[in-house]
Amino acid sequence: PGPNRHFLLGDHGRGVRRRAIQRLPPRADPPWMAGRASSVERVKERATGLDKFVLREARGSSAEVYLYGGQVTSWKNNSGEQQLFLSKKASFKPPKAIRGGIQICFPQLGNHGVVEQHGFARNRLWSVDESPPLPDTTSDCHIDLILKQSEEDMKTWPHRFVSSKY
Ligand SMILES: O=P(O)(O)OC[C@H]1O[C@@H](O)[C@H](O)[C@@H](O)[C@@H]1O
Repeated sequence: PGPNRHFLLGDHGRGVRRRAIQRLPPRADPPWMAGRASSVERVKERATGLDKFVLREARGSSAEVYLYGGQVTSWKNNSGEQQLFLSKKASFKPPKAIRGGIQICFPQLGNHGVVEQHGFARNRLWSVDESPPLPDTTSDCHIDLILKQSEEDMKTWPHRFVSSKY
């Protein structure tokens, strides 16, 4: 046995059983990760004029989130495989909501309420939350967004709220 292996011997009445436990060293990052870092990049799309954040994690996964609607439109796993559906008909033209991805339907779903279909949160410009209530200390690959209610929205939906996501 190597330095990390320990054999436990014991008599359980039906002969001696032997169990090998291999104590693995702490999980190290694979060599291909060397030199790679997580990043959060703000991008203004030429085609649409919309601002989005592109988040890339050192292991290979990535995500894209738009300030418009606070909408996550892409999430790729470590192998670069897309995990979210985004319609080919997604127009990226406000005030139409982006069709697909992870959409925030707030403060209502469908037409069950007093504001536009699926609420206004998906049709508003969110902003970066510089002082989030729960700062993420576990990862440097994140972005906090916040939607603050406008005076205009207060007229049609007179309830105070703060909506944040990351
Ligand atoms: O086209 P929107 O406003 O993004 O809504 C998406 C879909 O939302 C569903 O709730 C409606 O039943 C559909 O008719 C609609 O197409």
